[in-house]
Formats: sequence, structure tokens, C-alpha cells
Amino acid sequence: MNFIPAMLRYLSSNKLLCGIFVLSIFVEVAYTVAAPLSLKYLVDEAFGPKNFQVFVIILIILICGGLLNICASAIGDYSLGKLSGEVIRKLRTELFIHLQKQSLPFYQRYRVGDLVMRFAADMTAMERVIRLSCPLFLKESLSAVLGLFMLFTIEWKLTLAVIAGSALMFVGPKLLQGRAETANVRYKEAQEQFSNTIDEMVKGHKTIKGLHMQQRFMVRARKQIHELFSFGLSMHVTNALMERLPLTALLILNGIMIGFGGYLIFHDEMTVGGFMAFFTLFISVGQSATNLSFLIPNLIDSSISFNRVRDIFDQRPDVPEAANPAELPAVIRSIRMERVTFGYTDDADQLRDVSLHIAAGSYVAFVGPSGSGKSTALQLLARFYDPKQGSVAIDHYDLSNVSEASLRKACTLVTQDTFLFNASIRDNLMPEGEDITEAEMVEAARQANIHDIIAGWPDGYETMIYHEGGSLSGGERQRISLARALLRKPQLLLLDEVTSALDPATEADINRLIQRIRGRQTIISVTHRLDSVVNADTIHVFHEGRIVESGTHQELMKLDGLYRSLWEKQHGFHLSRDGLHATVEVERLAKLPFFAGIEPELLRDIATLFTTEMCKEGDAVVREGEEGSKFYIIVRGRFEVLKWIPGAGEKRVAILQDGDHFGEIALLKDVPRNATVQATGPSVLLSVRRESFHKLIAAYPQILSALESTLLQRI
Ligand SMILES: Nc1ncnc2c1ncn2[C@@H]1O[C@H](COP(=O)(O)OP(=O)(O)OP(=O)(O)O)[C@@H](O)[C@H]1O
Repeated sequence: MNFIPAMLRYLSSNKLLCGIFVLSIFVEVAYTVAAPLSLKYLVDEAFGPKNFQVFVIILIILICGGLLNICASAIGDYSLGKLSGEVIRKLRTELFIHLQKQSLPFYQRYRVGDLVMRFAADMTAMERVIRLSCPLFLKESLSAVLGLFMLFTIEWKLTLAVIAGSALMFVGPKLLQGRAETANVRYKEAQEQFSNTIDEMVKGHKTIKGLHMQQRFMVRARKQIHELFSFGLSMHVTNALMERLPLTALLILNGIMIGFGGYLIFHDEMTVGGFMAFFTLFISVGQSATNLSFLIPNLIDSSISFNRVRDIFDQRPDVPEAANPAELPAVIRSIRMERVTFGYTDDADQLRDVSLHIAAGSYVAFVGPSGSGKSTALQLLARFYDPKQGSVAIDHYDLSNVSEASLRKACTLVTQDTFLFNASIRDNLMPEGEDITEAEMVEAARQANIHDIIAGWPDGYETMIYHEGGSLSGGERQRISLARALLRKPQLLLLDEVTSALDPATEADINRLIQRIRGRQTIISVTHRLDSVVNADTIHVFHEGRIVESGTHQELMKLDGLYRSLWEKQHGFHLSRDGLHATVEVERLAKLPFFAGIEPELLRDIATLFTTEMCKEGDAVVREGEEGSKFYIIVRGRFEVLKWIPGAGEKRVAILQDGDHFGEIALLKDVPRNATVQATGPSVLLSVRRESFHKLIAAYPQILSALESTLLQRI
């Protein structure tokens, strides 16, 4: 219970209030102990000899003491209220600031439910301790010690006898304490897991419905609710036992006291008044001891909460601010990465020896296959992580020595996952305290092509955003988040796949916006869609954590390397402006390995067999284990390939995007799909059914033999 000293330390932070409170407790305790003692004098000195004068004196002393006690209690209550309120306010603020200082890995380690619980249930438990348990602990311990001392002065033999019996009161709870702690921890963990499930269910309700995962969630929730029930029951039973045991022991003690006390009176070793005072005082000491033992479950509960909050306080930011951080200049000249190596964990590196130099004002693109490290490089430029080796610098300032405020002012990151606050559009664009005028807000909204849309809504800029922006379309969310970034006039704008989840028209619109603002600020854009970066000043091509090619689009095409192959993979498709109708060119089909060698006229016929399919986030195009009869080519979009791993559940094994294809075996025969392919955002596919394909094969058997020779090798 090392949290009691910590709590007392917090309480003693305001010395004056703490002093007043402790003094008031002393007065209260002194009165509680002295009042029973008055019985001895009342019975032996006033009632026995019928001495009225002594009676009046004792009465006056009791009344004055009582009044003093009432005043002390009132002052004590006020000082405690203020003191505990200040401690909790300080704790909440410190925890909040501490959370804000944390870096991305911290938020990946803890889930929303865990952190919310720290503020909700744990803080409430600690508040209860500070307001009730700690003062009660202090008061009851003092009453017990002082009361015991008085009992010794009244009759030491009887006191020794009852102390020996009192041991019974503490042995039981001590034996049960371990079990009670375990039960409490398990119940808290079960609560946390259940909150996480609710959180996931509310946030992912669309995906859950889309994937028809309600049953799986129901099974998980049922298990967790059952755990809550059984751990709750075991917690209740052990806590109740711990509370009951001392009461039983108290009954036994009473027996000892009356028996031994009576013996002492009959042998003239104690007066009747002395026995009455002893009895009353003993009840009061016993009550204090019982109260102390009642406090134990409560304190255990709070010590767990205290440790959980302390666990957060113990987390040091992974990306700390330097002791004397530098401020970035008003105008920056260059951005550099020098031989940067970085890994999210110690086991693997996601960036290896990456160096790049970006001149201020240029428009730079990071491209490359999925998982090649593009977004990671961008996050290092925004200093969400620090490199393991090498350095990231703006001008000659290493980012690890730059103040966070100055870096955030200079550099803004916009990602594909836009997060808008549950507030009005105006408050999202112009948060309180930011030095932004109405005209600037409207101008930024115009630049992001969202002003006319907002102005057309009945509440205009006062329109409330709900569900973190989920009430708006993807394009609207992305435009608002771009307007929000532009309003801050960052010198360095980092864009991470900002258009990948948007329809072609919105994507083209946002690309035009980027073209309009280029030159005014440095733009680094991560994208897998090469069309959008043909005009970039420099394109860096990432592959397996390294930059393997750099140059303009024309230079890279001439190189005939990875960039060119990515480019060719993505081209040869035509998509209508509304994104609803796609076609594929014959030359593109010819590049598919299993169509190699098929004559162009036949490929032309094959091209006409494809139909356009639209998917939204969470749609599974093929499911593992199900027999498939379609072959797919991704025209635009992103899909994850999921495989069921026994014992580990469904795991992502690959990412497919524009130009990738899957399911070609289905053109030949019925084989169960060996993985699930699921859209991670709105996507467009071209698909062809085996039946329609086979009609063509019937007319041109050479297609079948060409297909068989390549596909069967692949199987
Ligand atoms: N927070 C993380 N913790 C651990 N590994 C991560 C984390 N974020 C990304 N990775 C891994 O790092 C590698 C590089 O990821 P990164 O997102 O930088 O690639 P990318 O080129 O941007 O790919 P994509 O276009 O698919 O986003 C991938 O293997 C990815 O799984």
C-alpha cells in the first residue's frame, strides 16, 4: 500500500489547509476519546457520592468540548473538501498534460478504453480515497492509538487481554487480502476488455455490419460479460468476508472483556465507573479498528487504481523535447534526412540508410510498393518518431533539438484518416486561441473547394460535425482537413495518401488544389497513385525501406526500373469521371503473365468480358474457403489480403492496390479461395466470370492452352 504515503504527499502539498485539517482531526479525536472517560468521573465522583457540584463541572466541560468539537469538524470538513478538490484537480491536469506529451507509440500501446478508464473509474476511486478513506484512515488510526493509551491508564491487565483478542480481528482479513486483490484486478481487467469491445463496436459498427461480424462480436461480448459476472461474484464474496470477519471477532472480544472485567470488579481491582468508561472507550476503539478494517477493501481497490494511473505517469515520451529546444526560423530553406535507419520495434528496420535533401518550396513525392516505408519516412519528417540512426533536420536544426511548438507551426501532416472534432465546422477550422480571422478561414475553405458546399448547408460554418466527421462524406472530410491544415500556413505540408480513399473527381480536384499551392510551401506527398505526382519536382521511389530511385517522372521512366514497372502496372485502364464505369486496354491485358502469348484480337474480345464492380470499405470481394468463379483486376483502390492463422485469428498478409490482380485460378477451375480480399476504402474493380470466359474459350481453344500452361505452373 505504498500509495498511502503518496496520497499523503499529495495532500500535504497545501501545508496550511493540511495543518488546519490535521488540527481539527486532533480535536475531534481528543473529544471522542475523552467523552467516554468522563463516565468514570461521573459514576465514581458525581453519581456514586451524589456530588452535584462535580456533576455540573463535568457537564460544563463536556458541553464546551462538544461545541469545540462541532466547530473543529466544520472547519476540518471545509479544509478537507478544498484540499482534496485541489489534489484531484492537480492529478487530472497532470495526467492530461502527461498524455498530451506522449508520442505515437504510446497511443498504439494503450487502447482508448484503457485510457478512458484511467480518467473515469480510476480517478473516481482515487478521489474517493482522498476525500473519504485517507481522512478516515487518519482519524480512526489516531482514535485507536489514543483510545488504547487511555485504556491502559484505566486498567492495563484488561487492556492486554483485549489486545491479545484483537489480533483475531486482523488475522482473517490478512489471510484473505491476496485473494481479494486478485479478484479486484481480474474484475478491473474484465471491465477494461468489455469497454474496449464496446468502443470497437461503436467505432467499427459499419465494418462489423459490412463483414457480418455481429455474431463474432456477440460471442466475444458474451464471454466478457460472463467474466464480469464471475469475477464480480468472487470479488463480492471475498470483500464481504473481509468485512464480516472483524465483526465476528469483535463479539468474541466483548465476551472476554465482560468476563475479565467482572472478575476485576468482584476482586476490587476496578471501580464500576472505571469499567463503564473502559467498556465505552473499548467500544469506541473497537469501532475505530472495525472502520479501519472496513477501509481495507476500499484501499485495495484504490491502490490498484493508483497503480494504474501511476503506470501512465511512469511512461516517458518516446519522442521527448530537448532541455533547451531551438526555435525554427520563420523561413526554412531545406529539409534533410541523413543516413536514417528506423524500426518500429528493435527486431526489424522499416527504413534503412535513407538520405534525402529537399529544397524549400519544392513539391516532392514518395512512391513505392505498399509497405516500402513511405509513410514511415513522412512520420519521421513530422517527428512522430525519432530515427534509430542518422538524423532528420530542417535547415541545420536536428528535429530532436527543435521545440515541438515551433515544429508543429512549421510543419503540418494531413493523413488519409481524417479526424474531425465533434464541434462546429468553424470550431474545427478555427480552434479557440488560434490567431485566425474569419476571412482567412473562408479563404482556406475556398482553396480546399469546400466553401461553397459549407455555405450551402442551412447552418453554414456553424454546422455541427458528429461522430468524428463520420456524418460527412469522405471528400468533404478530407477537404475540411486540408482547409484546416492550410489555415495554419505551414511551411512544410506533409500529405499521406490524402486522396487514396476518394472518388476520381474529388481526387482530381484535390490534386488541382495541390498544384495551385505548390511553390508557396514545401509539399511532400506520399501516394501510391502515380498519376497524381507526374508533375512533382522530385519523386523518391521507396523499396523495402530504401530509396532506390529518385528524379522527375521523365527521368524515372527513362531509367526503366521500379518506377516504370509501377507506372505500367497502374496504366491501361479508363475510368469514367463519376468512377462508375471502367475499361481495360488490350496492351494492359497482354502484360498479365497468364495472358502472355494470346493474340491481340482475342485479348480484345477478352477485354469486353470485364464488368465494373464498386466496393466500399470493409467489403470482402472474395472469402477464404469459398469457391470462386471470378478473376479481378483492381482499377483503383486498396485491398488487404487476410488469411486465417490457427490460434491467431485473421491476419493481414499483403496489400493489393491499383493495377494488382487476383483470383485468376478461378478462370480455370473451382478451387477454394486461399485468402480473403477485403477493401480498405472505396474501390473500383474489373471482374470477369469463368462462365463468360469459357464461352470465349469454346470459340478459341488456344486461350485455354495458353492459360493452362502459365496458371498450372503457378498453382
Ligand atoms: N506502427 C507500426 N508498428 C509496427 N510496424 C509498422 C507500423 N506502421 C507501419 N509498420 C510497418 O512498417 C512497414 C512500412 O510501413 P509504411 O506505412 O511506412 O509503408 P508504406 O510504404 O507507406 O505502405 P502503404 O502504402 O501500404 O502505407 C510496413 O511493413 C508496416 O507494416
